[in-house]
Parts: sequence; C-alpha cells; structure tokens
Amino acid sequence: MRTAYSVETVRTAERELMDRLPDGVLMQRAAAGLAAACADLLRRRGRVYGARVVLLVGSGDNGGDALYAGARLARRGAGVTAVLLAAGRAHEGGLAALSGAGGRVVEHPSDTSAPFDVLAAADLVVDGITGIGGRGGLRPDAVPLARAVHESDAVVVAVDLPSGVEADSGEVVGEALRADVTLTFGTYKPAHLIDPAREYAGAVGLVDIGLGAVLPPVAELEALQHADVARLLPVPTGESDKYRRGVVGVVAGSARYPGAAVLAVAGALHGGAGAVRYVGPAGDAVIARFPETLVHAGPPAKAGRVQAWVVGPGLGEEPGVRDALASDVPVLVDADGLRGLNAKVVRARKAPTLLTPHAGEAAALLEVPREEVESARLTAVRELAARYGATVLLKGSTTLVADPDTALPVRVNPTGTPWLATAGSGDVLSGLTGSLLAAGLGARDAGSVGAYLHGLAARSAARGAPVSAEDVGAALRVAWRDVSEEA
Ligand SMILES: NC(=O)C1=CN([C@@H]2O[C@H](COP(=O)(O)OP(=O)(O)OC[C@H]3O[C@@H](n4cnc5c(N)ncnc54)[C@H](OP(=O)(O)O)[C@@H]3O)[C@@H](O)[C@H]2O)[C@@H](O)CC1
Ligand SMILES: [K+]
Repeated sequence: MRTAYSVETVRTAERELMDRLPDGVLMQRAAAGLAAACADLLRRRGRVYGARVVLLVGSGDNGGDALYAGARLARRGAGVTAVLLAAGRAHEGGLAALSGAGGRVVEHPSDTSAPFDVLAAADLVVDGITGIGGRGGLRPDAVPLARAVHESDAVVVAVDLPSGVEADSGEVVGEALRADVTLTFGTYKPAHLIDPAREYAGAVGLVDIGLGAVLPPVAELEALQHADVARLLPVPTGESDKYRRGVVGVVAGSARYPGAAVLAVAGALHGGAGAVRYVGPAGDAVIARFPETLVHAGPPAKAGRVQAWVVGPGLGEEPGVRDALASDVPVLVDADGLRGLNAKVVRARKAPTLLTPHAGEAAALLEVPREEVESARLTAVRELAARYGATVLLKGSTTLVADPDTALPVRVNPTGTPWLATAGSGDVLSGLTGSLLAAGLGARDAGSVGAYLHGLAARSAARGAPVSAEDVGAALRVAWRDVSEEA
C-alpha cells in the first residue's frame, strides 16, 4: 500500500522528529537522498564530474534542500550554479555550503541574461523554488524560468514537489514546473498521487528521513497495490455454488442504448459473482452475447433476489433506479441513474450505496462547473460522499474512492491509463464493481478493486494502442490472474 499524508500531518510529525534529533539532521538526510538521485541521473547521461547543474532556489527550506544537495554534487566535481529567486532570503547554511564547495550563485530577476544562459546549458536542473510551503502556483517572476527549463534538454528533478502544485489537493493554479523525477521526503503527499499535479511530478521517488516512525497509522490517502488487491479478491471455496458466490442484478440499457447493457454484463461476469441477472429491455442483445445471463424484463422489484444491484448505464429514461434504491442490498448507481439522484433517499438507505460519476456527472450532482471538479478532484469526491452519505468513486485521470466515514483514507487508483477514455468503458467498470459488491466486498473495497482491475485490463488490452470497452471487458480475466498471482 502506498500512502500519502497532508502537509499539516507532515509538519506535526516533522516537529516531533526534530525534537529528538540534532539541528539540521532532517535536511541533511533529504539533501543526501536528493544528491544521490541526481548523481545517478547524471551518470546515466554521462558522468557527475564536469556536469552542469542548475539549482532554482526559493526562500524556504525547499531551497535549502536544493543548496545542500548542490554542495554535495559540487564536491563530486559537478559545475553547480544556484539561481536565487529571493536573494537575501535563501537558506543561509545551504548557501554557505554551496559556496564552500565551489558552487556559483546568480540572482533572478537580474539585469543580465545569466539565469537563462545557465539554464540553456544545463544537464540537470534541481527545482527548489517551493515544496510543501508553496501557495498559489508559481509567482510571475518564476514563470519565465519554468518556461526556460521546459525548453532546455536538462533532466529536471523536483525537490519534494514540482513547484507550483498544491501539495494537499493536487491542484495546479496557473503554471507549474514539470519534472522528470520528483524526490519526496518521509512520505508521499496527495499531489504525488492525484492529477493534475501527479503528472507534473514525473517519476516519484521516496527518500526515507525517519518520518515513518512518527506518522499517524491512518493516512489521508492510500493507493492499493497488487498484493493489497490480491488479499481482497473474492475466491470461491469448495462449498460455493452460484448463489453463495452472489448474484448481481444489472439494470442497464434501453431500446436506444442496448450496448450499455451488454458491456455492463460483460463487466459483471468477470467480477466474482456466481450469476448475473440482467433486468431491462435489452435482454435479447445480452443473451445473444452472453447466454449464461439470467434475463428479466423488469421491473427490478419483481426480477428475483440479488445480493447487489447495478443501475444506470445506458438507462435513458427507463425506470429502475427507484426500485433498486428501495432494496435492502448494496446498490451501485452510475451514468443515467445519477441524474437527479435524491440525496435524502440515498442517505436513508440502510445498505451501502456506491455512486460512480465521471467529472461531468459529479459536477451536475454538486451543481458546480465541470472544471471545478477536474481541478479539485479530492475536494469534490469528499464533498459528494458527505452529501450523499454514500461511497463515491470519481472516475477520471486519477480515479478516487471516498467513503462517507471521513476517518478512512480516500483511495487513489494507480492503474489508470488514458486509453480508458473510451465509450462504454464506464459500463464495464460498473458491472465489474457491482459484481464485487455481490460477491461480498464492502463498497469502498469493491470500488477500489474494480477500478484497479479495470485499469490493469485496459493496460494489458491496449499495450500502446487504442482499445474498445469490449476489449477491456475481455481482458479482465488476465488482470485478475495477474493480481492473484501475488497472493
Ligand atoms: N517536512 C519535512 O519533514 C522536511 C522538509 N524539508 C523541506 O522543507 C520544505 C518545506 O520548507 P518550508 O516550510 O520552508 O516551505 P517551502 O516549500 O520551502 O516554501 C515556503 C517559502 O516559499 C515562499 N512561498 C510561498 N508560496 C510561494 C510561491 N507560490 N512562489 C514562491 N515562493 C513562495 C514563502 O515565503 P513568502 O515569499 O510567501 O514570504 C516561504 O518562505 C519541504 O518541502 C522539504 O523540501 C526537508 O528539508 C526535510 C524534512
Ligand atoms: K520544488
């Protein structure tokens, strides 16, 4: 499991750890890890001795880390120049260390083109403008430097965070530095796991500075990995029959969108339930493709017992949502089922409800513009979970799963791929996730395991080429096998 902690939690832990250690030890640990990673990158492109390294240095400790790491590289023969964005406020000890090691210093802004000249010739740039203390994106002075960095051929290493991203939310206000590699300290922060910031961070490495021992046991965010998912997968036992493995009811499709029914059933057949009961007008299309499905014209209340319902994909105006919500089993609501969803009705349910909106649907539920959800995904998913008293899976570039119990970490799906942005892939996900619910997983686990397998399936089906939703459905078995081999 990968976990991420908020800035406030990190600061508290850092104070506790600092009290136990001599002054400056944490920064030296950070700088040593940073310098070692930079030296590795330089060696891969040539060698450290004689390499041209530029440090972008802000006014805080993030700049201090960069300066001390720069001093270590200078001692190994690199030509290191620090560009000070807040001359007079740069970390004193770091500056002294750098000049003691033979590093140079230039100021920005300045009357000369020196900062831009050194950037144009750099092999490696260390971004130490801001870390967890940065607010409000890059300031105007820093923007031309960031652009010069992006135009150069240098490898860009961000200290702790790419400067300009918001650590706690993953938001990017205006412009931010784009890094090839980000070295963070002690723990990941939300921005390392959530888009758009995650994308700016490049490959993220974690430097152990001893913070783990003082961080609280429950993180703000967590990302499951293969072994975690393997432990959660439902596995049939000797006593299992199709009913004991769980029956999932799929209320999807309409005369206009019969394909959504087929795709949701494709997902449901691969999610661990023992049987899939399809309810709606697209029974013929479903049976033609998946003869093992039990079909019923509806309404859901008359279709027979299930252990979980999936309602919404391609439903149009067809009824069924109310019936499913009135049941006493877990319900997953997706797509058309989310339209006009009544928060009071959802809150009053005794069994779990799992809502699976994309950004547009989430925006409609929250009555805010879509861009607001896209730029602040973590806030949006938490707000929806609180408002509906439901588990919410917010689909998108980084899929997030929030539980209505705010003490539980929000789950971030690490297996996403841009190839998943294809028509019908959400229908496969809702069927799959509903099937996991019917097989006995809780809503939070079903949502995060569903998103994980769905992303893996898309990756394995795509392998760098476009995929259809049907391909994703067909590759779910491969993803399941791939994960369960870790158990
Ligand atoms: N936590 C840990 O365990 C450890 C933390 N360590 C390191 O410390 C870092 C945190 O250091 P920090 O607290 O000094 O904050 P930091 O990110 O350098 O920035 C704050 C400064 O920037 C300024 N400023 C604000 N916004 C700005 C903007 N948009 N654009 C430009 N400037 C802006 C603001 O001053 P202002 O100009 O607003 O007066 C303030 O002076 C952390 O990320 C990690 O690298 C490691 O050494 C070891 C262990
Ligand atoms: K930085």
